[in-house]
Amino acid sequence: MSWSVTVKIINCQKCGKILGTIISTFINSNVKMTQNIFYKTAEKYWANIPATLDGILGGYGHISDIDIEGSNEFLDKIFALEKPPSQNIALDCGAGIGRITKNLLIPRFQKVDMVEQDEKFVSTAKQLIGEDNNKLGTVYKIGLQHFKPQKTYDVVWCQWVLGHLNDNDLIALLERFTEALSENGVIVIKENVSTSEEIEYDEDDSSVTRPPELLYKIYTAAKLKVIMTTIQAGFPEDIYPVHSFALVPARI
Ligand SMILES: C[S@@+](CC[C@H](N)C(=O)[O-])C[C@H]1O[C@@H](n2cnc3c(N)ncnc32)[C@H](O)[C@@H]1O
Repeated sequence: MSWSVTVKIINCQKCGKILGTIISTFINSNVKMTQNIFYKTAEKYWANIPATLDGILGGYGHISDIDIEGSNEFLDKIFALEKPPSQNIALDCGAGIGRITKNLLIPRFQKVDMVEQDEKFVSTAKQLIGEDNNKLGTVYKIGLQHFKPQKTYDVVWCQWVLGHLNDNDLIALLERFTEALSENGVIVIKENVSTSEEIEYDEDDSSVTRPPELLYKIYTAAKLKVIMTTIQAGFPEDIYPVHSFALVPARI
């Protein structure tokens, strides 16, 4: 596999101060050592973040309600499809402190499983949801790049986490999810998107923000097609636009 990386330093146009960097990679990128650092840096970053709404949402805890409202509207449209998914079991990916599981998925599904790699977030999620809540299913404490679904899911929800995966691992994960979808199952991806044509790299939390065009290339590579998409309304102007995509296997 080839790895090609371009780093652009972004300077303030007035004072020349370095504002940040943009790293662009090719979809085929894969160098094991670089990628280990990419994943380890993210793990360390989240290990030092408090298990609170503000912590998990980078100081924007106050946007959680409007985010959940937008997600409910998106799910309403998915369940209004001619052949909607069942509402037996969902999977929350990069679940953090269980914000989405508790407020969006548990009210709609009989069971919700979670994948989250950070120990402290997992235990806070269990506390906040209530370990005795019989709708909380299996909690997998593992990185998504290693996660292999062990059951089928009606809805797989991935939000604000896929920027922590490199392109190849993301494609492979989406392929595993596709295999794990029950009849009429849907994968939902709700992520920041970059407004330039470049991938933007955040060296603090070690994540990338992809332009929509690259996301579409990744979906195609994973043999998925977009059946619905929307842009979250009502978010502050100083954050990235947040796009939701509903995906089903392209063969359907
Ligand atoms: C911005 S938070 C979002 C949490 C949750 N999705 C939400 O919207 O409330 C990102 C989460 O992804 C988790 N995460 C980061 N890299 C991950 C990986 N490789 N596999 C699984 N989870 C990861 C972090 O531990 C953190 O809980």
